[in-house]
Parts: sequence; C-alpha cells; structure tokens
Amino acid sequence: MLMRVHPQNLLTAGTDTSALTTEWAMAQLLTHPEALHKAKAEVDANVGTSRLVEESDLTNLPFLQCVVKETLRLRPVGPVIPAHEAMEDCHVGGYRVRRGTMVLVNAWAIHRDPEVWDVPEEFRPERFADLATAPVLPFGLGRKRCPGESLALRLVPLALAALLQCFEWGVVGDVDLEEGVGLTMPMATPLAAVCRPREFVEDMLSASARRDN
Ligand code: HEM
Repeated sequence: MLMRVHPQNLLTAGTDTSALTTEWAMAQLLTHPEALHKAKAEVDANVGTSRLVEESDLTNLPFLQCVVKETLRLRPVGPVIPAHEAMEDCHVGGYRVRRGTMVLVNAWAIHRDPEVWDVPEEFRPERFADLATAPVLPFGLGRKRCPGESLALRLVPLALAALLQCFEWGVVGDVDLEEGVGLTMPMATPLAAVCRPREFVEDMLSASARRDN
C-alpha cells in the first residue's frame, strides 16, 4: 500500500488525540475510585514493581484495556468524524444519500445510544469485558479509518499503565468532566491532579541509571 501522509499530519493527528484520550481516561478513573483501584491492582499483580510496564504486558491487562475502550466510547476525541463525500448514490440506514453529499457521522451520539448501551452516560469499563465487537467508531470506519488506530491502542494503555504503576494519584477539589470545544474534544477544564512517585520508582530509576553507565 502506498501511503502519502505528511509527517506533520501524522504528528498533529496522533499527538493531541492520544494525549487527550489519556487525560480523559485519568479523569474518569479519578472520579471512579473503584475502577482506579481495580486497574492499579491489575498492573501491580501482572507487572509488579521491579521493572517498568512494557508493551508486551498489555495482553495481561484486560481491565486496563476496557478502561481505554470505555473512555473512547464515552469521550471520543473525534466526536464528529471529519466530513466525507459520498462517491456514489447509496442508502444508509434507510436514507438515500446522493453522490457528492457531504456526510458527517456523529460518533458521540452513536456511542451514547440508549437502545444499544445500558446506562450510556455512566463510565463502566466492565461493559467491554465480554464484547468481542462493539458498535463504536472512535477511529472512524472504512477506507478513511484512522491509520494510527493500532498505534494508539498500544500507546494510550501503555501510558496509562505506567502512570498507574509509578504514581499514587489524587485530586484537589472536584474533577470537572464537562466537555470543551475544539478540533479534538478537550476537557473544558484541564485535569488537575496530584501525584506522588511510589517508593519503588526511585530504586528502579537509580538501578537503570547504574546499568546505563
Ligand atoms: C486515541 C487516539 C486517536 C483517535 C481517537 C483518532 C481518531 C481519528 C479519527 C476519528 C480520524 C478520522 C477518520 C475518518 O476520517 O473517517 C482519524 C484520522 C487520522 N488519524 Fe487518528 N486517532 C488517534 C490516534 C492517531 C495516531 C497515534 C496517529 C498517527 C501516529 C493518527 C493518524 C491519523 C491520520 C494521519 C488521520 C487522517 C487519515 C486520512 O485523512 O486519511 N491518529 N483519527
């Protein structure tokens, strides 16, 4: 496959989206202590504290992956998939779409459809535990689907796992989960959290510095 994508496009399309999804995931966890505790316990049990979490650990962190999927459902950073043009006459969901029509897909609304999701407004990572496929499209669909999807589905859980593994987290005051406005959907009030490195982190960093010297 020939890919002609400008490196700058990859950077802009890949950085904000992944960083905002990680921020939303942390905000959701910090407002759902039981999920935070469960995700952290999973990282501790499967990775431990003698080394930093790695990409190969992700398969052993199913709950953490559910946290990311539920974050992408509830807080898709591309709430409205960028406009596409119908290349030919077609029918979508019973509607006739003429060639040349500009099509916008409201992923945000699809992800909260009460006919599909039980209590759609609630953050419940467990709902993804038994779902092989789910009617979500945080990365779009079809030919124009996000080419960075599989990278993002490694990057975001790995960053999240490292944040949970290495730090104790807390919040000052309330976390505002209001959605802001932007090309990619930010938090209206950026997440303000406090973190303290866990004891093992210093030992791990000095051991790794010794190895490098
Ligand atoms: C959580 C992270 C991410 C989300 C939610 C996301 C979501 C999306 C969405 C919804 C689209 C539009 C798809 C469409 O038009 O149908 C898109 C396009 C795109 N994404 Fe991502 N993305 C993410 C991460 C990344 C990463 C890590 C990269 C690359 C390093 C990337 C590169 C791109 C590019 C180049 C396009 C434009 C493709 C085109 O116009 O043909 N994305 N992304």
